[in-house]
Amino acid sequence: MTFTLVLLRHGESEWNAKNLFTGWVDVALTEQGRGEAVRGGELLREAGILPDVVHTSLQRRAINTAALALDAADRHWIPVRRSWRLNERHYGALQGKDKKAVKDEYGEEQFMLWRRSFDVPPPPLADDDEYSPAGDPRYADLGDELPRTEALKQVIERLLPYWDAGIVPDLRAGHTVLIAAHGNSLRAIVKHLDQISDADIAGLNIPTGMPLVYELDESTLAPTVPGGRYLDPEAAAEAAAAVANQGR
Ligand SMILES: O=C(O)[C@@H](CO)OP(=O)(O)O
Repeated sequence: MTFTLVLLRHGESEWNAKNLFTGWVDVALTEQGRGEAVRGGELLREAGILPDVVHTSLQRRAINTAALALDAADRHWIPVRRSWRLNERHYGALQGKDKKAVKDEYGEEQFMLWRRSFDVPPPPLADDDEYSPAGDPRYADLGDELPRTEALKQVIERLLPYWDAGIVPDLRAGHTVLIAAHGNSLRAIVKHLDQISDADIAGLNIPTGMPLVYELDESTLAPTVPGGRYLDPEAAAEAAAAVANQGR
C-alpha cells in the first residue's frame, strides 16, 4: 500500500508577475494565478486524485490557491490545517526588490547564492521595514522563532517539525493529503522526501499551480517514484525552466 501526497505551489502572484523577491510579504494572486489554481484542481479531478485534507501556509496566495483548486475538484469541504511553518522562505532584505536589479547590482554569483544556495541567507530584514512580519497578529505567538531572513536550510529546520507532527499523521491515517504552499517551502519538502543533496537542490525549481503527486511507501514514506509526477509534465517542465531563469 502507498500513501498519496499532492504538492501544489500557489498560482502566479502579483509579485511573481513583477519579478520581485516575495518571501513573507502577503501578496495576492493575479488573474492568471487564479486560473492556474482552478486548472490545478481540474487536473486533480480528472486524475481521480481527491484530497481528504489540505494543509496550507498562512499566506493568502497559498490559501486562495487551495480554495480555488479544491472548489474545481469538488473537494471544497475537506478539513483545512494551516501553519506558518509552510510559509515561503523569508527572503530577508531582498523582499520587495526586483530580481534582475539585484542580479545586476551584486552579480550573478551572489544573486544565485542568495537565491538557490542551501545555506547562505540574504541580509536580515529590519523589524521596522515596511515588509517586516514583526507585529503581524498571525505571527504573534512565534516569539524568537520569527525569522528575519532564511536560506533553504532554515526553512527545512522550521518545516520538519510540522511535517512530522502535522502532515505524517494524516498520511498514516490513509488520507490523500494536499499541501498548498510555496516555491521554497515545497523545495524543502521535496529535498526531504527525495533525499536530494545540499548541492543538487539548487537545480530544482517548482512551477506555479501544477499538482505534483507522490506515492509514498507506507512504512518508510519513501517515494515509490523519485521526484513524484506532475499531472501535466510538459507544461510543468516549461514552467519550471521559466522559474529557473527569473532575473536573467
Ligand atoms: O520571491 C520568492 O519568494 C520566491 C518564490 O516566488 O522566489 P525564488 O524562486 O527566486 O526563490
